[in-house]
Amino acid sequence: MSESNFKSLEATLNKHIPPEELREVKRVLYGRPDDNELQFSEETISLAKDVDIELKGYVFTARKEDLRRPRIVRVAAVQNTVDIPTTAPIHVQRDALHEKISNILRVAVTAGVNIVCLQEAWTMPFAFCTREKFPWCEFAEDVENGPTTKMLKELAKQYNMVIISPILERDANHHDTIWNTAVVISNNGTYIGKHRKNHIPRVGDFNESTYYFEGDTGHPVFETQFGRIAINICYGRHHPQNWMMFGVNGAEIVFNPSATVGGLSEPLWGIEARNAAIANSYFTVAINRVGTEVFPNEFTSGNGLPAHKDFGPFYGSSYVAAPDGSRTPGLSRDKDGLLVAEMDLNLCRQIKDFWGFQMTQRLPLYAESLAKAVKPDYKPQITRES
Ligand SMILES: NC(=O)NCCC(=O)O
Repeated sequence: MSESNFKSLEATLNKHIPPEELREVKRVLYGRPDDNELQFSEETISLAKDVDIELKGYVFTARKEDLRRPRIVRVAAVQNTVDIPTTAPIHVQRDALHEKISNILRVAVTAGVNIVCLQEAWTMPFAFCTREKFPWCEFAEDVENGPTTKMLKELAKQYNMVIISPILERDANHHDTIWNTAVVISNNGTYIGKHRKNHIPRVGDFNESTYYFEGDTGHPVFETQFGRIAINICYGRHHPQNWMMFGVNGAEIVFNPSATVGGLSEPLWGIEARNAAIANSYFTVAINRVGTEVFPNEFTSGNGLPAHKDFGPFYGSSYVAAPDGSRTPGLSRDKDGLLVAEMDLNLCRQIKDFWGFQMTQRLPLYAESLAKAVKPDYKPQITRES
């Protein structure tokens, strides 16, 4: 099967597994059967058709409790292509993405979404593969009052929706430095705060350390009207400690806005955010771009192969995982999409009570061991046969 025929893992399973076995296959692979789809209104379905996006929705339930009311929220992930050529003026590229995302957010509000997260560096092509500074650094903007935050503040207020906006940040107060940052905008239209990407890749064509440094914002959790949220930006998903600290700080939903390509990370994709949901008893939302972005000048991948102008398609496949280990199917590998998950946040504490992963976590043991392991004179604890 050619890459272009492979729309999603689920589409292939649905096509080839006999119906009587499919339910069990889904239960084992996804932790739940396939009968919990969210129903959308005619208006939402028709708007999604108008803007030509895949629209999918799923429900995660929790046990009914005597003392706490259910805490139901609707959370969404947006995956999208960059359609304007990368040779167009910067403001034209950014305006086109502003328009595209505004249209998708209009679908989200009719779907009753409370919190939405966009993909990593959503206002620009993922140009860091080129290692060129210009014109790409021009995409960086102020997180509180830049054009993107201004536009989203208005939409957040109008739609009563928390918006997580991962952008390239320009910090004018600190020597015009650039950061890879997620901006959190409240449903009342104000800026709540930001988180800067903690782990910067130095792998394949992901040459991001050419542009910005490791984040200095720790592991902030943002208390919103709809729940406590955090953002683990892209490559940070390979670091269990990064996920863990958002849990230690009380996150109930951790978003993972990403930009990653099939040749590099696709086999890891379904595992990492899902495992983080299990290990930390919170929900995770893994979001990846779609499409192939072509750049004006050739660049090499430092692997002896010929220079090229793109680094392969981003494979989408955005999904949501729950603390009980279950997950939604992924969006497609190649199409713009909106994934909506309705979740009862009471599930987080219920799973903590059931599995006891936090109770048995032994953080003091690891704090002590790691404090020793990072010392220059540390000797690994290996016992050898005499
Ligand atoms: N954007 C980003 O950090 N990509 C790195 C590649 C990966 O983590 O799959």
